[in-house]
Amino acid sequence: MWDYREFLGEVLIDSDTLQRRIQELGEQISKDYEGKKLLLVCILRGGVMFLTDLMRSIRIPHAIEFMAVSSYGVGGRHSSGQVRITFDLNTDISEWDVILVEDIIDSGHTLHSVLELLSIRQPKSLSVCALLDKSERREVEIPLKYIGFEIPNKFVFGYGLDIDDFYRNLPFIGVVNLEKYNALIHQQEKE
Ligand SMILES: O=P(O)(O)OC[C@H]1O[C@H](OP(=O)(O)OP(=O)(O)O)[C@H](O)[C@@H]1O
Ligand SMILES: Nc1nc2[nH]cnc2c(=O)[nH]1
Ligand SMILES: [Mg+2]
Repeated sequence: MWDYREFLGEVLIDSDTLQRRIQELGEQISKDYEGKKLLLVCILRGGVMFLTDLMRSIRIPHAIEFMAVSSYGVGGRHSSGQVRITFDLNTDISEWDVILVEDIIDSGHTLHSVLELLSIRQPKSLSVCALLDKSERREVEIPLKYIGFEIPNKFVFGYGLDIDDFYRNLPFIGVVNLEKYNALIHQQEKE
């Protein structure tokens, strides 16, 4: 694999800016859910970095859960609208006030399906906290209660978000220079 600098277009949101905003979100959630039985549901895998920072910024007692869905397939850049559940919750959510924690809302298909599936299980309440909102690309409307950042229509990576499964570990959100990235892939395929 390559050093991310070989295809980084620009750093869109640096680490300090991310962390400051996540603190604010945690404060707001702590106020809004005081006295409630709060369950954060992280959607794997992209949401995992955001979840671990967000939960440290929430002052009130809460539990966490994980679920995995797949909408893009390996190496995909565009949502198919076909969302598959690959790993389900282990908690009966009917007693809980649930917040879904996502890294990014793009077309909206992933969240739309997850919301539909979870609302059937009748949680006390069901809301969404998304770090990034790429609203220009929306194909289905999603009620978003908490949003970290509105971002332009560009393919981003880092802080949980992958390119072909790699680079999730980076502490910032970067824009992929697709021309450079595709050239690297092309070169690799020739070798
Ligand atoms: O709004 P949408 O167009 O549905 O796109 C958003 C979804 O796409 C990404 O997940 P992906 O399927 O790439 O899985 P990953 O989190 O494991 O990378 C991201 O984490 C969201 O879940
Ligand atoms: N890595 C990554 N995954 C996405 N899934 C939907 N939009 C994006 C994006 O911009 N970057
Ligand atoms: Mg992905």
